[in-house]
Amino acid sequence: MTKTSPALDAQNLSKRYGGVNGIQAAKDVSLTVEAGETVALLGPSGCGKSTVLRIIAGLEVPDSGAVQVGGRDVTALPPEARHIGLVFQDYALFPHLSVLDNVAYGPRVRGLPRPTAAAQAREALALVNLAELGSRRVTELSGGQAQRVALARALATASPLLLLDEPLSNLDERLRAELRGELRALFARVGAGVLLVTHDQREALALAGRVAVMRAGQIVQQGAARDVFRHPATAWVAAFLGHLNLWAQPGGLCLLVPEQAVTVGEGEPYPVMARQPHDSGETVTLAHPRGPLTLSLSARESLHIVDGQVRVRVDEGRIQRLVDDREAVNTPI
Ligand SMILES: Nc1ncnc2c1ncn2[C@@H]1O[C@H](COP(=O)(O)OP(=O)(O)OP(=O)(O)O)[C@@H](O)[C@H]1O
Repeated sequence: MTKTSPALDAQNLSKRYGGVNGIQAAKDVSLTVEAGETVALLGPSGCGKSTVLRIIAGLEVPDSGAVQVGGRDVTALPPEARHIGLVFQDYALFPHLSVLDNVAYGPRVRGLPRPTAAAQAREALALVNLAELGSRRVTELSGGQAQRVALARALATASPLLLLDEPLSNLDERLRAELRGELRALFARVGAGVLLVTHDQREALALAGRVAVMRAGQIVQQGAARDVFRHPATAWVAAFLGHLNLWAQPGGLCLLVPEQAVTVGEGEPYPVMARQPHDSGETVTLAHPRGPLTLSLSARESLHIVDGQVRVRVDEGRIQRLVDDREAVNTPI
């Protein structure tokens, strides 16, 4: 049986802006996305995520590297010939066109007759639950609806690869949560490969099966989202992914106490040094002899705070020893 080509195979992409003394925005970035798979490219602001996406889309010329989409080498092709569905933050809808015409635009540009393009657009609008809004002007939509139209426009191209740059960034928290759920189901249904750029770890974990973590132009770790979160390669990755307990050690090392290493309500009592309520409970920091131990407790677990102390058992076997690279370069070199 022949293996189907990956939706995306990007090899050794490098890009420097502004000559030899400029910024190395991407360095030797290699990424694959299989058909039907969602991969999140995750990293702090300025680490080069958008640059990589723009190179893949053909909007930026790399200094070196190659891009294949669905088994086809598109490195030398202009964006419109790459057959990629794009949803960019600033990839605005055409204000003078109706919702349906916006979505039908891609199929029309590909040369499909108007009725066929409209039929594809209707199908894509149905996928994002906007079937009834086809005749609206895009200026008459809410933020969430406009975001879904942009998504439908990408889906209507029936591309093997969808690129999404911070697709939920302009929305409020409630809509983000709602669309996150919808997107996951949608991605599973359409079968395209999806590469999603985000600086939000929760979004990456909620949407993607696999993540690639970028720092200063380079991918520093990639793998199954769950594995990367549970076993970060270094202290910097752990801190970026939101792990709260990293105890610096001599010799450039660091101990990571993951959440699953801590059992609340059993073991020794430790004094609470600080507490901060949050929407579903509270965050407490305990004076553990090995180092300060910060825990996010649910409302129910908060009942374990007794006389300013909490009993916890730390499973030593689950503590991970990592290289402490948190002080290393933060800006692209
Ligand atoms: N056209 C450009 N000319 C010069 N420098 C640029 C250009 N575009 C991006 N950069 C720089 O390249 C680096 C990577 O930028 P990029 O936009 O790819 O990062 P990012 O991870 O997508 O950031 P964000 O999450 O803030 O969008 C940054 O230091 C940025 O200032």
